[in-house]
Amino acid sequence: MTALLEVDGISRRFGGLNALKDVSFSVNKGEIVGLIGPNGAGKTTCFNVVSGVMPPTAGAIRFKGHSIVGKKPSAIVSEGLVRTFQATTVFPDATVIENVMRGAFATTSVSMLSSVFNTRAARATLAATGERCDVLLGRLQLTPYREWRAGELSYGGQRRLGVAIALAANPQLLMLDEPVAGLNPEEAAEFGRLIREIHETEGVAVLLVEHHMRLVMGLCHRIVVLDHGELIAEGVPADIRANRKVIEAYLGSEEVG
Ligand SMILES: Nc1ncnc2c1ncn2[C@@H]1O[C@H](COP(=O)(O)OP(=O)(O)OP(=O)(O)O)[C@@H](O)[C@H]1O
Repeated sequence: MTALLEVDGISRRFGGLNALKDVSFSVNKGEIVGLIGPNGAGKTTCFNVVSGVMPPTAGAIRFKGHSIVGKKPSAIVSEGLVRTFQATTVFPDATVIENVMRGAFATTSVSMLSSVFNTRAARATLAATGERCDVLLGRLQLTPYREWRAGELSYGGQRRLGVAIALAANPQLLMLDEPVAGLNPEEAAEFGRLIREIHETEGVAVLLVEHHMRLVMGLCHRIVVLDHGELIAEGVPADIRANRKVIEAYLGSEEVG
């Protein structure tokens, strides 16, 4: 398998705190990888560093073989690495389809859009993008809500819209930050099915931060475990579930399995 994302010895300090210490892992093409760990383990920091929200204090990050350290988040999106956020990031007053279209043009500047959309070729591109966005609405079960204001969607609907917006940028690696947080068990299970379907139909690799262990264990091909900023285990779900270090890290906080 070819590594799409290579995280190579990254560290991140906040003052005297080592939020990440020499963490290395990779995500291969077509893989679903889980990033787990107890509260404060460094998962969000790792996501922020990989997606360019903040630089690492040390270490290298390569996407498709090229360094992305120091690149702006929008440049990283253009390369094909797109993330969702824990909080819903929709524009509440725009319609659902407008939100997804914004995702498709997330890295295109307004001046470029206005000059480009006056040509016939550009209008064809716009039409094709609209069709693609409608396909994504279908994949995320949002077609009936196409013309709703995004703010009118249920919480679960807004989480699905966040994924549709991210997919509209045509990522090769989709990073999902706690996608089922706040959903009830049925909604969480349904969301898991959707992620699996999207992974198959879109051929996209997925890096998933999630506390919902059943979802992580059922969905991920491989799991990376952080504790106190350090990578303590990496392996297939069955191995992670039985790993003593992982069980000890979770003791008293959550159950693995
Ligand atoms: N901007 C920041 N400034 C200072 N400390 C921070 C900052 N962001 C995170 N930290 C600290 O870094 C450590 C790792 O936090 P992080 O949010 O990455 O963990 P996490 O695994 O995502 O936790 P959770 O599961 O609770 O979201 C924690 O001790 C946290 O308090």
